[in-house]
Amino acid sequence: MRTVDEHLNDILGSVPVLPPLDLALLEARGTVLAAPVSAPVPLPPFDNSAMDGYAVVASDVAGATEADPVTLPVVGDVVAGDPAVSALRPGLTARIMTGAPMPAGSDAVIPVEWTDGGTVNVRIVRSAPSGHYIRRAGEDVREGQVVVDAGTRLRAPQLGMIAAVGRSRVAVRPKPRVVVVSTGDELREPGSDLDHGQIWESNSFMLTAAVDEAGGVGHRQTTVDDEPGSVRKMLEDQLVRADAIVTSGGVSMGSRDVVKEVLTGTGTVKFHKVGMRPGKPQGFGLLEGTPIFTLPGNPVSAYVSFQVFVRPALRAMQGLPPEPLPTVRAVLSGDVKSPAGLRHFLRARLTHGPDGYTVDSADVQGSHQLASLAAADALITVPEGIETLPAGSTVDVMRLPA
Ligand SMILES: Nc1nc2c(c(=O)[nH]1)N[C@H]1C(S)=C(S)[C@@H](COP(=O)(O)OP(=O)(O)OC[C@H]3O[C@@H](n4cnc5c(N)ncnc54)[C@H](O)[C@@H]3O)O[C@H]1N2
Ligand code: MOO
Repeated sequence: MRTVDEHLNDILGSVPVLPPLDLALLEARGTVLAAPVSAPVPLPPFDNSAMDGYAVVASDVAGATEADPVTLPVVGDVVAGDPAVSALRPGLTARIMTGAPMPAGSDAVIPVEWTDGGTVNVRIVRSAPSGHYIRRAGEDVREGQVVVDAGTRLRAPQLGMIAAVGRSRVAVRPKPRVVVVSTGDELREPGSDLDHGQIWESNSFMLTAAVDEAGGVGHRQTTVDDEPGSVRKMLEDQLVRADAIVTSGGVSMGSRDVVKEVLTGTGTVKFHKVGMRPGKPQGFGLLEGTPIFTLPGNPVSAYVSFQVFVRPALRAMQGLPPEPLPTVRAVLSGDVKSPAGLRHFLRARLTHGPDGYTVDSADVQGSHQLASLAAADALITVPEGIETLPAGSTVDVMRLPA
């Protein structure tokens, strides 16, 4: 038996980082930047107004009050994108809109609320210091500054930032295409009728969604029956299109554990008992350079194995740190028992209160009991060396993707 960490390190030592790809900005949504993006010009590129109002020479309005306003002639309008007034002499003003370039010679903006809004002459009732409501060139980004680092997942703010520095395409690590396939003669498609001994296939739906949640693109394949030829054919078909393959079922000790039978000794694939619950029987290796994860068939085992092994691997393939699910410390609301020598992942619910997080372990923890997973939002991690934890103990809890 190997430990969770040994199995994970073996996986992380083998999975390839995907080669970079040049994509148009919106195609790059959710991918990971492969080369840093920097600004070719400062942002803002020019001094501009932060308010709709009047560009002035601050000293002209120094004494303005409600009781003793200053009136200035308005020489024109400066709107964003149409700087009709490029310079101002003292004693004059121009209407200016938010984002419009400051006319040369002006050094403050009086918001329209401090005036009578005049278009020929304007009455100003408050003074402002030099620099008032001016957004300076380069105060957001300096010329040459890196605005998004390599290794950053491109979410909405990063895509906005990259567009704002004028880039239309970016070099990214693509989302891994992950083929997900279940094996088992007893499995039927949801929506079809069941005979005795059959169940509806659920793992591939769950794992395909989990791939997407981990930043990949999941492709669900039709379930394969427990025939070695069917499994071989499926692998031949899928290896050409997949960056990784995830199977479920057929890896333990049964007479029909066909995934194990077909893959043992193929490529670098090896099967192990891993010291964890759920998720003891695991297989992993490269087939023609493509990672294949053969997860156990019990639904909760398949899901937990995915989060513990496949998710970090998919992150590594995207050039991200292969870190675990976000983990918080929480206080156990009840006693917990754990098998000796195994890392135990318990389905649970987290609540946040004034004193931090509390975690409630689900009443049932069988690896076929999917309902308690569907109701969970977290997994308690109990380390290998611990067999009992009383209520009130503090534990590590992984938050499931929200
Ligand atoms: N003698 C032993 N038996 C078992 C051991 C063992 O060490 N010795 N390990 C147990 C553990 S732990 C697990 S986990 C399972 C893993 O078994 P397999 O990976 O071979 O999975 P199957 O036998 O194909 O299925 C197990 C179980 O899960 C259901 N299943 C499978 N695929 C799906 C699916 N896509 N959707 C829904 N449900 C699925 C299947 O019907 C079985 O009930 O082995 C234990 N046995
Ligand atoms: O993983 Mo089996 O993972 O303990 O049911």
